[in-house]
Amino acid sequence: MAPPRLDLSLYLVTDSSLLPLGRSLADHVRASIKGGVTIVQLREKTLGTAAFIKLGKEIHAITKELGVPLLINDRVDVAKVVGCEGVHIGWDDIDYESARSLLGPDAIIGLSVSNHDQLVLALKANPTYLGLGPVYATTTKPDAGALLGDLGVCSLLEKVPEHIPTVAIGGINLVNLQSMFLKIGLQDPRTRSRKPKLLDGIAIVSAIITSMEPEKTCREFKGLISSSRAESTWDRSVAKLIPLLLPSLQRVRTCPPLIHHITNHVSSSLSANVTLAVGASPIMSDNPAEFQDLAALNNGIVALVLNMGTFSDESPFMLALDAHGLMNPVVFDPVGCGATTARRKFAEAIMYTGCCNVIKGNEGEILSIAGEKVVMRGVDGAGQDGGKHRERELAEICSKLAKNEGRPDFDPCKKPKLTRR
Ligand SMILES: Cc1ncc(COP(=O)(O)OP(=O)(O)O)c(N)n1
Ligand SMILES: Cc1ncsc1CCOP(=O)(O)O
Repeated sequence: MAPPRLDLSLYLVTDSSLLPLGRSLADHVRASIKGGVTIVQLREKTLGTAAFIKLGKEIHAITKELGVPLLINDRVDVAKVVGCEGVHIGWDDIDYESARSLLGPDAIIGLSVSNHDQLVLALKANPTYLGLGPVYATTTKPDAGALLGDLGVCSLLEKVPEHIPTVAIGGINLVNLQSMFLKIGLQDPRTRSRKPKLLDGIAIVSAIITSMEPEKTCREFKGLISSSRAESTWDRSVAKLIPLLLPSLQRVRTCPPLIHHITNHVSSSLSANVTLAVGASPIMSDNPAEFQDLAALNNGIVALVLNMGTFSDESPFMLALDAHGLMNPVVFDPVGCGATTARRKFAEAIMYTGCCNVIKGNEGEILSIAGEKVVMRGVDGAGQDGGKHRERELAEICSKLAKNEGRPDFDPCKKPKLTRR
């Protein structure tokens, strides 16, 4: 019988030093697997060999009972003695070929990749999977090196062949996960062959290990993972959509985000009231002096909404993207784009920063930022040719634009081109 397919979707990497006071790693791992963790890596940087082996055997008994693989970080010798399913190694550890020959052809061996040079070497080795990171800032690995950001991960993924699964690691948590999936995308195991390549999972240390309720936290991660996959199935019946939206609405209630709006004077008070009605906190500001502060308020649980309805000068928009762009989700509403050349150029400049996660618009606006010639009456639609495109088609264009796909001259490795820092 073929071994079960490797499921990397929710990958727990341990660090006992981060456990809440009085909690044991064994209980934490058990609860996390009950909550949906699909693979565990024992990463215990301060343990000596004997203690590492003892803990490895204890944790392996649990992972085996619950049917998920256990990998050991760095130490092939420990993995061999524990008898677990494999190892995760980096570039300061034993080389891949030696690890493979010591552990055998069936062992799971993951390799870390932080840049394109490492990717080239890793692909020659042909490991079981790749760990791409650090994506975002993390205190868990002080020597983690330069952050990839969403665009850096996308740029690596472009070069990863279909048969090698990938996970993203570094600073991923329940707050930034949805935005990360919007920008990078998560593979649906039922529809494997997809271009561009998407992630197969996320690897998490602190967001699970520091949780007082690891089972609940993992269920929340699982909820976001399955809703991200469900989004691509496009079953838009209300009965299917409501359960997908509810967890997001509940999260807004339990963890209210601050929404910084730069919006037009027609809809300003409406936008503030709608934001309050869903349980978030609005702040309306087009004063660049406060953008850096706003982007970091509320423990970083912040999003930016840009509405260019009554724009005059592009600089507040660019400075706001500069402050929020790589950290916080950005919603862009290209109001009236297509009505005038100035609006089209303005919207294009914003799109080319590569910072927009969600693009919201009507048919004319979406088609015109996608580069099609549309004649718009005003801000209210697509003019004479309106209504030709079905919503699904338009939403797919939006999703591609948000991921900067289909832009031949867009280089995802480059940092967004912003006016000044
Ligand atoms: C899944 C996953 N990806 C990357 C890493 C980092 O591994 P490495 O580069 O060996 O660094 P250390 O973990 O040893 O500090 C990982 N552990 N897991
Ligand atoms: C092991 C590792 N490799 C790259 S970042 C990282 C640490 C991830 O930890 P956290 O999920 O707490 O940011």
